[in-house]
Amino acid sequence: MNHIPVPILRVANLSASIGGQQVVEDVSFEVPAAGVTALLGRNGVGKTSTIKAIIGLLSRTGTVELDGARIDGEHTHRIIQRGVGYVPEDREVFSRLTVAENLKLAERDGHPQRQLVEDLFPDLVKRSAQMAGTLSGGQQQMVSLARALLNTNKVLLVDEPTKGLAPKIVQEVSEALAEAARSVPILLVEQNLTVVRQLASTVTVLSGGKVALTGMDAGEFLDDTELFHRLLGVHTGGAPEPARDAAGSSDTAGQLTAQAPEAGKVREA
Ligand SMILES: Nc1ncnc2c1ncn2[C@@H]1O[C@H](COP(=O)(O)OP(=O)(O)OP(=O)(O)O)[C@@H](O)[C@H]1O
Repeated sequence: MNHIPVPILRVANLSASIGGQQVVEDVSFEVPAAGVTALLGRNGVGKTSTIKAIIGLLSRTGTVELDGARIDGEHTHRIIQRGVGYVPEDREVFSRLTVAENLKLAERDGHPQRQLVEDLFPDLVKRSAQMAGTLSGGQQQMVSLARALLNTNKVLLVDEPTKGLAPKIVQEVSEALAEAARSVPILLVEQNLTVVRQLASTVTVLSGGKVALTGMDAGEFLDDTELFHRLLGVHTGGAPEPARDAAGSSDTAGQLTAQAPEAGKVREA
């Protein structure tokens, strides 16, 4: 008999609005208890809003279960305490505090995983006395990731960790996430498809605030050129297979476009 693992996060019929406009519409998907699940979609389809709705930063309807227990009625701080690590899109380091102070503030319990963080981010150890506001974007991203990894989480929600970073730093962040994913399941919003290919085991794709496809093997999705184009629409630069070609040299290769979402057009899910 096949053993079907319980998902660590189960999102069902999640809807959320901002200023009266519905930005997340009846979204349902699951995050397996291991590996990286990529949440994909064109700009503005509602990926960040979905993550914010999951952790209660947007008021929402629907259900969210963490490890089988409902968390959708709880406040954000309680959801985080229960083991949902959150690495926001804009990093949100305390710029007037040092690296060490930023990390210290993030410790939720008496058993911070300092060794793991020091092993993953040796540069931060060297820079522990530096003001976080004076760090580069990539270094700030490391601080943001390190803060989440200090705590023992059941799942990590990571929103566009490589946004605006130079290719070399993108690779470093990707490697740190790969290492982190060995011990904690990750829901990853990521525009860089090279990183998605490196990290993700499954994908969920949003289109116009709704789920267009969910639970598909990441490699199969990225290799399905027709499906991939239809749902994401990428800069091809004339290349026939953008996802595979994106594994190359340029930081912008394989980035998702800023085209308007095609709400209701594609409904694979
Ligand atoms: N504070 C806000 N006020 C008004 N509209 C907002 C706000 N935040 C997000 N939106 C709108 O909600 C929709 C979904 O935005 P969201 O940031 O969730 O999309 P996204 O898929 O994460 O986009 P991107 O890939 O560009 O980061 C967009 O139309 C956006 O303009």
